[in-house]
Amino acid sequence: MVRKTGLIAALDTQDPAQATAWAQAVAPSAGAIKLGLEFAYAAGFQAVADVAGSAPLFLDLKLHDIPNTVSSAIRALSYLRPKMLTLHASGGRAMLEAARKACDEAFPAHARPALLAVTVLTSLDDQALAETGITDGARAQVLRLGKLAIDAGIDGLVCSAHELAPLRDTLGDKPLLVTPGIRPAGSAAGDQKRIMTPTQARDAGADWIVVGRPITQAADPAQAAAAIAAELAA
Ligand SMILES: O=c1ccn([C@@H]2O[C@H](COP(=O)(O)O)[C@@H](O)[C@H]2O)c(=O)[nH]1
Repeated sequence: MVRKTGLIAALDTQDPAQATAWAQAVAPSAGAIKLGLEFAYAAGFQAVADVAGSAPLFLDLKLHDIPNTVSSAIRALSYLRPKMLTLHASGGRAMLEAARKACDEAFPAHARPALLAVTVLTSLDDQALAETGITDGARAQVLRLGKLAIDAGIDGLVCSAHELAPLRDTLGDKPLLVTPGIRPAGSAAGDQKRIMTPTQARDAGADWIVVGRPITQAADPAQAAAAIAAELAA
């Protein structure tokens, strides 16, 4: 299957003016912008709506609560019209099914966001994961949670690029697979542990890569985003 891997630019800041400037800088190169916890908590949801404007929005709120609360939250945020919305797969089947039902009811069919279940955060390696009680490694846990989420009606997964091949083997081509933890060659990993380059993630089967600091902390964010998009298209 020929897959076109897109770029989501993660605009992690507390400053609406900064987010707006970055959104404009990456617009020619990114298929979507990510706004998440830091920006929403600092600037508020009206600012999320303002910055997203006409840009497709990856709303990375990582919802994780009891089914009733997650459903209500989805209904409450539906006015933001995100293209993609995240929740934690570890919330369990009932939460995942409730989220899907809430989306079906709260959005018109043509505007329903893709629900993406976060499997294992890309900042966790096997050792850190073992401290949470999961002792058979990130790959096994991603596959377990990935199967659960897709079975519960979720559209796709957030995982590291390292799990793309086994997920495709197990779940096929249909689920959207979105990979943060992407680092262009030579850029600092920071707190990310399970990382790959844009080319490696594309070749492993990512639908979208999420890139934040390598773009936003670059001297020229527009150029950094353009270089990543060009690498994906090469
Ligand atoms: O497992 C996950 C889930 C979400 N993220 C988000 O992606 C970006 C990555 O930013 P970088 O600066 O490129 O590290 C960030 O907004 C995270 O909240 C993730 O990294 N890992």
